[in-house]
Amino acid sequence: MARKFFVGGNWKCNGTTEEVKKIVTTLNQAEVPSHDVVEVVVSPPFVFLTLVKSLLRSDFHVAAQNCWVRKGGAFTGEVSAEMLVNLGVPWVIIGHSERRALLNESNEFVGDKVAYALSQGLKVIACVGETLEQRESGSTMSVVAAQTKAIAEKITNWDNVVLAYEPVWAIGTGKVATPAQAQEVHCELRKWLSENVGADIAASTRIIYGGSVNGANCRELAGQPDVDGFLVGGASLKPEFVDIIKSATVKKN
Ligand SMILES: O=C(CO)COP(=O)(O)O
Repeated sequence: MARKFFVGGNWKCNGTTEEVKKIVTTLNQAEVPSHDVVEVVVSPPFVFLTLVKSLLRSDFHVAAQNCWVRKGGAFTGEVSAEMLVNLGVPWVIIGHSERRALLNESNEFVGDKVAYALSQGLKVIACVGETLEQRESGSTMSVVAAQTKAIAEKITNWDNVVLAYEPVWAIGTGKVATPAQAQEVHCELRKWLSENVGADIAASTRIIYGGSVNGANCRELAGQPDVDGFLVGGASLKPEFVDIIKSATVKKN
């Protein structure tokens, strides 16, 4: 099954109303490949979700950067999956390494979150990735497999899941994984899915790369057979995000 190229922009904890409007204007004016070729999702902080959704072109969609693990209630400061559905937010990013590291989100907690968000009808960008120390000790694959397993154990339907491989050492560092490094892990992850979840799911699930992707390095990464798109941080706040979206055309050549 063909995997449609996917480009996500994770704005993280950035932006003012004016800056957000400016980014949306740039995106709205951009000429990009059609929705048949590339799926584009931008993820502003919670407080700007409705604004961005109301202004953004209709062929692009929005994602939240997190949601609560279960039904809402007495959980001060949290935002529930039901609320996102109520606002018409179709996507949510779950398990970003910044939350895993800074907020102590465990593999199991991330798996529970993915399952709950899917059960409420959200589509999920689920993030996995190893630290530099883990890569240097040769445990990259066992780390990302354990993170993926904790999700796989909690869900049966992968139709609404995009898996984002984001090596922690490449996030916000300017140290992008080489195309070969990204391809190696994506290929291994697909193999893991094939052996542990199912061949069809492995063939149809998009595995996107994140970590210092920019307008200059995106095309070579996009050329790798198992790289199905990107999750972009810093560069998604800049006009070069449009060039990253356009790298989807590499797949057609
Ligand atoms: O964490 C990321 C996307 O979720 C990647 O961030 P950078 O593109 O800024 O490295």
